[in-house]
Amino acid sequence: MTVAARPLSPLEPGAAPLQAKAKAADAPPVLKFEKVGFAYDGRTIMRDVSFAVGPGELVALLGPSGCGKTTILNMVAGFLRPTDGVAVVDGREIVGPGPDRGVVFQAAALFDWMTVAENIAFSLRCAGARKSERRAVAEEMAALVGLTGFEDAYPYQLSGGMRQRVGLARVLAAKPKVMLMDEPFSALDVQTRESLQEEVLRIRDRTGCTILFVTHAIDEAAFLGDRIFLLNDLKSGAYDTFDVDLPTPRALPENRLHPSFLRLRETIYRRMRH
Ligand SMILES: Nc1ncnc2c1ncn2[C@@H]1O[C@H](COP(=O)(O)OP(=O)(O)OP(=O)(O)O)[C@@H](O)[C@H]1O
Repeated sequence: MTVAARPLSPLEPGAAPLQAKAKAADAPPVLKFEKVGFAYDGRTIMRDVSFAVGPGELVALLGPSGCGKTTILNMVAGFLRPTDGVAVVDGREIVGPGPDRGVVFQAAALFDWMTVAENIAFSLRCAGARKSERRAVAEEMAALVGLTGFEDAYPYQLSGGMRQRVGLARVLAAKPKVMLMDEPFSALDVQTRESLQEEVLRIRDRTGCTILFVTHAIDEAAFLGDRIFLLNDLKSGAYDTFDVDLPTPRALPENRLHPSFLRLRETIYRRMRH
């Protein structure tokens, strides 16, 4: 195996560890890649990639454009099958999409003719749930993402950030065990993005969801991640692993100004440049 995971020692010995991290360390992994390789039309883009992600853990996938972040997400989602090796969720090989995994994309593709509540409860409607149940779940999820009062609005009446909240709530309504987030906030302004980042951590703590979060931004990875995988060279199966130790609960702007955060950001930046 050629995977070169390079765990960093905790940056701040006094920092309170996340509850999720302790749980993740004891429990069997929710997600596992075992020597996974992938090729598009015979062109290999990754080889021998192995990792494990524990329950409730948030792992940020960081790396240059084209390194294979979305491909990893697509294999976990079951949209793509590994060319080599095995991808596992909850102890079972991933052979296709399933309700245990939900994907939040860069732009929430909402149904414009449906209200917020109908959009959120769409998966329940497909599963044959009654109207009253759909409404109850939609209200619960709207509250979880800070959209209470907007259940009967239509997508055209919402801002970009609110639309993304609906997309998030729609995925959460299916109660997935794993959430896959592919640069979900990159198209949003800084303030909206930061408030949604805090929302993601709150949702993770409330639901216990395991999250793989793809981003180009070091700051976003360092604020959100329990661990960061820096995917520099997946063709040789090599990537760096960084443990993030920040005081909890994480909050902005305190965490962004914390010495641990600044040190980690610099370490990753230098490593990326290298
Ligand atoms: N459908 C496809 N057919 C052929 N090659 C593809 C396809 N999708 C992605 N690739 C190639 O595979 C490699 C990895 O792509 P991927 O989208 O996973 O990278 P990424 O790290 O998510 O990139 P970005 O940050 O730009 O979104 C790239 O070289 C890309 O050109």
